[in-house]
Amino acid sequence: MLDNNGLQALPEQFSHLQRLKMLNLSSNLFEEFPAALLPLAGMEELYLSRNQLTSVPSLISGLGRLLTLWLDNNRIRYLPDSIVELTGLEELVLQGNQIAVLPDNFGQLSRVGLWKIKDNPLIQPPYEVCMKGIPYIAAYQKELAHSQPAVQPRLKLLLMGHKASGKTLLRHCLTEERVGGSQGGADKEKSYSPSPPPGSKGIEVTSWTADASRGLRFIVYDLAGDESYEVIQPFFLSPGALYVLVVNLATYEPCFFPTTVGSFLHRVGARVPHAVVCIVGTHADLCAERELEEKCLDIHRQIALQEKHDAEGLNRLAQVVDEALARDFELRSASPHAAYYGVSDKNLRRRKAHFQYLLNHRLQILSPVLPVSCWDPRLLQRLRDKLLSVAEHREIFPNLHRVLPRSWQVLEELHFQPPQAQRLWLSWWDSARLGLQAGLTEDRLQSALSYLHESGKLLYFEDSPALKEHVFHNLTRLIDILNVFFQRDASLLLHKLLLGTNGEGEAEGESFPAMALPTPNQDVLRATQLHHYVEGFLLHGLLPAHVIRLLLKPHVQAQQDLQLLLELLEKMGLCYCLNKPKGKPLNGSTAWYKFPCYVQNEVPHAEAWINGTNLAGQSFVAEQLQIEYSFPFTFPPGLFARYSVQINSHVVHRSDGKFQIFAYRGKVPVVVSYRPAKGVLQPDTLSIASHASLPNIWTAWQAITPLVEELNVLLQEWPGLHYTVHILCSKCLKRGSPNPHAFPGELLSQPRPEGVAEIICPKNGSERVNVALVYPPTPTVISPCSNSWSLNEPRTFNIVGNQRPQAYSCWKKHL
Ligand SMILES: Nc1nc2c(ncn2[C@@H]2O[C@H](COP(=O)(O)OP(=O)(O)OP(=O)(O)O)[C@@H](O)[C@H]2O)c(=O)[nH]1
Repeated sequence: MLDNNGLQALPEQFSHLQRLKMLNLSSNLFEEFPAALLPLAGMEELYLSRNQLTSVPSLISGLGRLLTLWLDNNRIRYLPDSIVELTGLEELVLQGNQIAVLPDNFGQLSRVGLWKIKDNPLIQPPYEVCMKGIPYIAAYQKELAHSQPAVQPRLKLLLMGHKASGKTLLRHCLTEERVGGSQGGADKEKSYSPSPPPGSKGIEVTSWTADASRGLRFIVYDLAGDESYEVIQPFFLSPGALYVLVVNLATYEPCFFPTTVGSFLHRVGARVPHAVVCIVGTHADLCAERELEEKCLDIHRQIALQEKHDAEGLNRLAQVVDEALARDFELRSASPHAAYYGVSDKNLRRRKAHFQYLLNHRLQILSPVLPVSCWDPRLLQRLRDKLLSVAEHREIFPNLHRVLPRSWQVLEELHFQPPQAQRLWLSWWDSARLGLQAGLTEDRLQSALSYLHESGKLLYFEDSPALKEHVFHNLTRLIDILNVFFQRDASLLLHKLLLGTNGEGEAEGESFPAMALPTPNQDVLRATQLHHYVEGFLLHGLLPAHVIRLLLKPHVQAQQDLQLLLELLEKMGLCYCLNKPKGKPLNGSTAWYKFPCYVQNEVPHAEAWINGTNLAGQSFVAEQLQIEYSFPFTFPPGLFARYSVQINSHVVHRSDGKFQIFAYRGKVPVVVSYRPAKGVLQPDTLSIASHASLPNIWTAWQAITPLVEELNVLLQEWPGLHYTVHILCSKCLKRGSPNPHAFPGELLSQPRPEGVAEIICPKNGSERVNVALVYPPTPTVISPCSNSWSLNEPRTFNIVGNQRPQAYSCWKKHL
């Protein structure tokens, strides 16, 4: 172990250490790969992480016994072709370098199980292929050998911002040039069709060829500002996009910064670390020159303050970890008052690495704030030019010019051509037929579809038994469908349902009373019934399948299509079926779906076993377990709703409230609670609790552990998010303490210390707590896949992904 020593070179004689099998030279100052290592043919594990290497010598292939090679966080631009000769490699870690192209025949490294490649400006294969693993890279390289390479510069552009900030008008002006150009300000009212009524448009996506000569196309996403869309917005925030945060300068006041700018930046940063953000101030025509200048300056100043505050906070937290690490583990475990009491060095280092990651991947906010008026062609043109220059900046979007096999590109184009373009989805076979036209045989289709899915062009769930037979290529229509669910406007929903019932008399499944020739009375009856459904939806998030079908007309017609769509919505974590046994049919009864983001009742309908807002009522026999997650900077929008769906496969007899879920895991009760922030001192928290009597406390652990792991998986979709996990002290909870002691959540992933029966809780005069109330019987999985690339990556539903920024974070772009 020679890590962390400031080494720049090794003596020549080092090569005499012929029996050396493992060497750790990480965190040193090597600028060149130490030549003295190359003759060490027996070497099995070599760690050169966090140095300053710029290249790897081709003689590395001489280390033929190498199983582990860690070269992450260097400055490597190229890998030698000979690296593929290291066929015994099981771990290859290359993240955080400058690698754009992988050598051919990468498939030879088929034994690599731990593969890390994020944070490289990859274009060949593109990142979406590389992150899927070696077999996908091999398939890509094979395909490229078959087919011509093609370059397709395309960038996803996301317009975000508060309601009525001017996103839609800006999109029209930028992409259609309706208002700008020769028309000028005088014709403005005539030249732009009025906005649709609020809440009726939702998220929209358009394609904009910004520079025909260079073939550069933006896929513009206009994310609705209304908060009802919060639960689906994160799906669209994907790495490699250009984020445009739109602020209405006419209404902006410094006190509105947190809601109109600050919170958006936090969200983007939490979801897409190191994202590129450009701030655009609209309504400049309504501001005096001085006012404009002051407001832009204020936004600029407050962004800097927010960034400084966040970075200082993270630095302080990292320092606490450093201090804990500086102490010996034994010492740390003997001081219950100290931070990270009992936490292992490994867990502390992991924590430290995360803080470092968060600090190194702050947002890339382009300044200054760009003021525009949608009626001023000059300002609009300036914005267009700016967006183009940012997109084409090699340092900012290095992989805009990714290389694809021509066959994959043709396959994509064919999916979007008539007649198939109009359909909501294609069967796998239909897609395979298109594949043949593109020159792809069936066995090569999978990798092409997988790439198109990963890059957000279409949805193809190769791992889902229910969905893998379908290719969801019509994303615009899918977004239209999502918009239907998130309108939250009773009259609009009712209107849709009434339209939908026309001709429903002969429809399959449950139907409404005799609709062939409705009498006025029947009309009233039908309207009343539908009104109840709408009320139930807006209050409890409940809808029966046949009403969902009415709502989705004309997008969805056949029962089978509806079924598929509901599967998709479940997969996205937007709803769950209340009464469908997993994987079994419903035997003719009506399926009811619950959309947790719509639940309005503050507290779940109390069940027999519980009569309060927590489990304290059981204190006479039970011990409580409660794991609490807190989110000091930002709480991911829609997280609680998504989590509510995610846990459904683990629980029974559930009852959902707006902020709480009561349920059972087998016979053991569990409570999941979300507590929104109350000012800066009390952050948002999400907790998972259960209880049992002490001898049987393992049952409570069994109840909550899968829920904890499920939350950990979900949180990986926000790799830039800072949150902490704690195990609340059972004794404090039992006493009803308003501020129970919190043991570090890291203990959940550590084995119970041997020979220790009790742990000290520093509150209430150093009380002793049974060790079984702090440590689970077997360690839980913190990051469920820390030793496998594919699972380690957060999951994202990336409706259209695109290029990744230069230093790209870990992501897995599918549901
Ligand atoms: N005077 C003026 N009005 C603008 C400008 N940009 C937008 N507007 C108006 O501001 C209102 C809101 O604009 P939208 O484009 O609908 O806002 P949005 O951000 O898409 O709103 P949501 O979809 O609710 O999030 C509309 O009436 C626009 O015509 C501008 O630069 N100047």
